[in-house]
Amino acid sequence: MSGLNIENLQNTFQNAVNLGGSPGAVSTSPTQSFMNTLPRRLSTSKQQKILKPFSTGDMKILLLENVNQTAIEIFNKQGYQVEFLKGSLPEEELIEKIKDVHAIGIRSKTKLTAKVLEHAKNLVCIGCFCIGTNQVDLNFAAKKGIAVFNSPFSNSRSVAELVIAEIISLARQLGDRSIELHTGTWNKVSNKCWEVRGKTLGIIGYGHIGSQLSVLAEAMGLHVIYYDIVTIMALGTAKQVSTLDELLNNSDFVSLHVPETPETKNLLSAPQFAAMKDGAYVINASRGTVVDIPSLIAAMKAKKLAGAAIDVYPAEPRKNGVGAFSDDLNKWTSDLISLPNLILTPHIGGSTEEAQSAIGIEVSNALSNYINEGNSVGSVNFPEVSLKALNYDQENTVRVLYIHQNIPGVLRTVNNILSNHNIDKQFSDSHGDIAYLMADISSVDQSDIKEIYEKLNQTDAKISIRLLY
Ligand SMILES: NC(=O)C1=CN([C@@H]2O[C@H](COP(=O)(O)OP(=O)(O)OC[C@H]3O[C@@H](n4cnc5c(N)ncnc54)[C@H](O)[C@@H]3O)[C@@H](O)[C@H]2O)C=CC1
Ligand SMILES: O=C(O)CCC(=O)C(=O)O
Repeated sequence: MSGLNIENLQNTFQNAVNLGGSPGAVSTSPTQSFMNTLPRRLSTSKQQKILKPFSTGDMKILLLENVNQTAIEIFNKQGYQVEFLKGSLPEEELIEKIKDVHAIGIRSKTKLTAKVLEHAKNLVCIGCFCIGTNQVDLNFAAKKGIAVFNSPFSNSRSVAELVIAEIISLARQLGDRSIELHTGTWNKVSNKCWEVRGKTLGIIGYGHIGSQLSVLAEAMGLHVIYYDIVTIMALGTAKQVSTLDELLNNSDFVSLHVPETPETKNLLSAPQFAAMKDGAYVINASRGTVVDIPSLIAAMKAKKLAGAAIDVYPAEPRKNGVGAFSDDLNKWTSDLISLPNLILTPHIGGSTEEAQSAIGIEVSNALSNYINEGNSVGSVNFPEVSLKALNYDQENTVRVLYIHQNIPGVLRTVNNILSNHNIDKQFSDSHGDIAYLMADISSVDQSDIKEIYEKLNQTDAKISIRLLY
């Protein structure tokens, strides 16, 4: 590295990118400030080399929906420019903002549709600071060469604990007693209030959250049965049942923990409520599309259900505020809020300090790692590819990150371009129509970089290219 004129390299490279004009193509170079620290770093020869994207401060990250402070700190340490907003943005504003940024961090409310992503000319990656990724058009993002990351289990425990609280609260009508006393009414009753010990909890979706809930529920003396589309090892003495109806027929409490997919839309609707035990309870902390709310309202009014707890809704407000939850949002809201023994929470299943802090660290590290090193491990829409970090002994080495259509003959073409150099390492994988190649090539000088970039840029299958050095 020491033999290279970094300023020129940056300029040359920026020109290459400008010539290339490929969406998502990002020029990269060590920063001047970083280079100033080089002698000290070089003294430990095997230390990992920091491959900075852009020059300092060029990397723009937009964080929406009150993403945790831990993420901001990590991005700030990288030297990126961070813009932080508490709420999500309406589509038109989002389109304006996304034109300019290289990475965006969202939670569950921001809809990154094809229409929005179409304008994301510089976007390299998306961080969902949550579990669910249904708010992002994952296929479209992949086709544009944009990698999407999430946090697959950092808030699972928080959701499971909330559901445990709701099971007891529903069984004891705690929400109603609390509202009554807040308004001065003393209503000491035991009629239709139950212990949960010995009752049956039916869990639909026995993944990270469902299985965690299973363990906690058994510790309180509940019997657990579960239904899942795949066969999953039972924890404790829980039992998998083979049909949804079998679960519904036998459960006192039914809790949903499935992702939003076409198959889970209205998974519980009128026929499913009819199949449930009289006086059963329903809990939905998965996604708002999974339960047909008008049918739930009907089942509650008919006293088929003794109570329900809902954390998620088909439409949710973009930000906190009085009056945000109304018939304007979902037309049945007034009907819903009038029901007894109904716990309504504003999508807070994963909203604990512990979960948010852990998610902030996990997702911002995944994004930084992808931006700085090209490693896509953990991506939900992309081939998972990773190479060891470069170290300071590896002079004149360039890391090629080449995202391309998954069609025959591409690797031959790319390797022909790289073959004048020493290919130290190479890792390539595909995910549906998209493939991703990482290669570390050595014996590369400044003029070679520009040439490599230009040749790769002319390949037909190219989606985007980044070169890190
Ligand atoms: N309320 C909140 O704040 C939160 C909500 N969530 C929601 O909870 C969902 C579940 O989260 P995890 O447990 O981490 O997901 P997971 O992916 O670990 O588990 C989901 C399970 O559902 C099963 N499944 C999928 N389709 C199904 C179907 N049609 N019928 C039965 N089972 C089906 C899968 O096989 C899998 O075992 C997330 O996708 C997210 O939408 C997650 C975190 C917080
Ligand atoms: O905390 C959030 O905003 C979303 C939580 C959630 O639903 C998820 O993690 O999928």
